[in-house]
Amino acid sequence: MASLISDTAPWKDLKSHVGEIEKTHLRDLMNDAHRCHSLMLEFDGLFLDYSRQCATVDTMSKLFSLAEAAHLKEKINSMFSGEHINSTEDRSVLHVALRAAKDTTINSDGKNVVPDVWQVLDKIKEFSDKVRNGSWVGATGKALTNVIAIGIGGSFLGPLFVHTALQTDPEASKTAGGRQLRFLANVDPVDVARNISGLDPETTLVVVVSKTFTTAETMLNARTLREWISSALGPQAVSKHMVAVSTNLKLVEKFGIDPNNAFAFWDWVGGRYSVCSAVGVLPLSLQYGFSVVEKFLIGARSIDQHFQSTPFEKNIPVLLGLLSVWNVSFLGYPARAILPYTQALEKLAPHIQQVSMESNGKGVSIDGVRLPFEAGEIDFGEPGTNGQHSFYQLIHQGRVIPCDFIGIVKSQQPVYLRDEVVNNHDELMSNFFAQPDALAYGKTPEQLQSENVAPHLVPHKTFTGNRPSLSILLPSLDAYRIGQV
Ligand SMILES: O=P(O)(O)OC[C@H]1O[C@](O)(CO)[C@@H](O)[C@@H]1O
Repeated sequence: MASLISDTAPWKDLKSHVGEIEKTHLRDLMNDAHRCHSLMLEFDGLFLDYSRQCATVDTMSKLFSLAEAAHLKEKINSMFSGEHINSTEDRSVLHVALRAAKDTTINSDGKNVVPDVWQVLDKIKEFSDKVRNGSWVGATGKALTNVIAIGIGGSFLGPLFVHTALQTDPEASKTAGGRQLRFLANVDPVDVARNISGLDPETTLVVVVSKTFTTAETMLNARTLREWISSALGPQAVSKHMVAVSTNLKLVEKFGIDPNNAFAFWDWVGGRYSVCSAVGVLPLSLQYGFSVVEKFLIGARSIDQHFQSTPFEKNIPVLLGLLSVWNVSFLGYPARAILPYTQALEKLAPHIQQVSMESNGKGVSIDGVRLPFEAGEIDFGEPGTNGQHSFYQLIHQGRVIPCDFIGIVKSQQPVYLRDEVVNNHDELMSNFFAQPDALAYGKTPEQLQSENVAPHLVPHKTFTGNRPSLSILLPSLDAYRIGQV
């Protein structure tokens, strides 16, 4: 029988370490300045502070031993080198190739896939430029200023997240000027009604996004909008008003979409990781222009390189992954709250819900052996401060929920009011992170304010509960360097 990670010595060592940590109050952990400083790091505009996790430096070193026992480094290398790590479907897992630089070589089944990726990216650039500059027009000669992207799951949540994040970005909102991008996912006809409300088929382009091109909800919505277009403009209008993104180009053609207007991706892209393929890049380029979307790809590439090559002690995705394992499988905290303090990241939690919960939390190991421990967290979240007036009470006063607070260095849309502390002040944020001691457990807002720390940036009440744990992840919103961790 295949062995389980829970049979290894590092797992057992961590198990016996739990009692020690449970005896330690977070206040005491926070009073150890050396520990706090060593549990913070920065990469490319992302600042990670995990000093409020219920973990010591010793815990972290035990988690690194666990990563070694799990052959994590070898597994990362196997993924980047195109080995078939998706063993159930016998496929490579290469979403990282979707944002690789043109001159990179990434092989799947002996073939470098990067030229194919760039062929599609170039085609998207050309097509979206034509639609945006009015050289591709609708059946009646009018410019197509509105896009409805039909798709569900990974063919919806990633693109919606990035769209929501870009909407108020100064550069992106300028390049989007006068254009609309909407997403139709639900099979409920109410979603159709909402999507077409106020739109004219003459000026609307529909993008059908489906990896398989068989998903029931998506195909019904595609047929509904095909009817909406052809009943208004005639069946011949479909070729000008409908395009597709899929790995199944045969079914695209069968549906009646010109294969020349189809944008391919590949079976080595998992649906939930497909935002950097044509799934996200096409609708987003139609809305914002390819050059804006390319910056998102470059940000994702940067975190990929960091993930691939940085030692685990400084590797943000690896650290967050190990802390998840620690919280869920050892400390027994089943949930994780994702709490971005910016409305621009409003759709981050639903995106991460799919990315994480469709992947992790299985009851069996990769070899089909039943797990004797819980795996994978239940993700939920809302932007602050809205969540504070909703479910934070349970977190303050009830069960322990590890919280990932996400702050921002610089707001997309700053507001400056004399004598007011608002959560976009660069200087306050720099002070906030320049003085970790000022974040010490249990300080009052007044104390923090006297130390020049914006009190409502410090959800201090969450530090006063029994054993809360949290990380603060600080993205530079200029580049949306989120990547798929
Ligand atoms: O892109 P498709 O093939 O329409 O699939 C949509 C979604 O359905 C799932 O396959 C399962 O629900 C997701 O993984 C995927 O993102």
